[in-house]
Amino acid sequence: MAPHTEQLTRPAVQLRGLTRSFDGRTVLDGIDLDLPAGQLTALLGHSGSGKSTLLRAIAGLDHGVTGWGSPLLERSRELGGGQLTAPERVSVVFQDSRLLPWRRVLANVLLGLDGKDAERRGREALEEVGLKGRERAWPGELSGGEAQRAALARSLVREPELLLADEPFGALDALTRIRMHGLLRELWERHRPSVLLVTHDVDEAIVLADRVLVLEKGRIGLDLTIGRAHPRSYRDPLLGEYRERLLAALGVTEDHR
Ligand SMILES: Nc1ncnc2c1ncn2[C@@H]1O[C@H](COP(=O)(O)OP(=O)(O)OP(=O)(O)O)[C@@H](O)[C@H]1O
Repeated sequence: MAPHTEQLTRPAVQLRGLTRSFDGRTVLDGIDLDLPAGQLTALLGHSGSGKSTLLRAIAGLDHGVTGWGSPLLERSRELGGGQLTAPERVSVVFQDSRLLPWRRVLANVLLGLDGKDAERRGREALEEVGLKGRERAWPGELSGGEAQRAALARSLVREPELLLADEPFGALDALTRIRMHGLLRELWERHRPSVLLVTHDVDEAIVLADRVLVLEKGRIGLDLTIGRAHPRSYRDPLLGEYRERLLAALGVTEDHR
């Protein structure tokens, strides 16, 4: 799994004018978005602001959006009245692991891949996420955090150029979530995929991402570069300034805290 250094110079995702409505209600209103290759970008927004809708559209999972289609098949295509250019190899991670309960962990990771080389890479990916020795476990025997690790391994083994993650740690307890933040950042440093991380957790966004976007009223309202070196500490007072700006953009005032 070599780092995708060759992609560092061009945007991984270029989205222009994506619009998506449900029952006459506009959720995404002509979104423009560039994701530079090899960058970890977080997308914040209130519940219902359209974060998952945006991620699903980019992933090619939204059948209701005009121009729907898998980025695996078309690098550049019409989408929701606009245009999307995305890499060929895209992986998606969700809040729940979506492991198939009737397949063992390694078989889940290898789903759709075959050959000795795939198996070797699958085992390596499981080792990378800290699941060495659990290859033959059933998904039902894993904790929530372990299941998400397996889901990350399943993504990694496909060597994604773009990783779309929709609140991947949202269902985990606070301590596990912090450990998973460390793991995601580590995996990102090693493989450098472009990442779009959907989250409602301001601290998660600040600690992990190079750049944080806030989705509001169907548009990208704030686009904030987090200029702090990694690894970042949750206690770093300088991150407080970013937190304040993001909370203000989200309309969270002192009265709410
Ligand atoms: N398939 C659908 N049919 C009808 N409405 C939908 C559909 N999918 C999403 N919506 C609506 O679009 C809006 C945005 O939903 P979305 O799931 O993208 O929000 P979100 O920002 O990801 O929210 P959350 O943080 O709660 O997950 C919501 O009002 C939701 O009800």
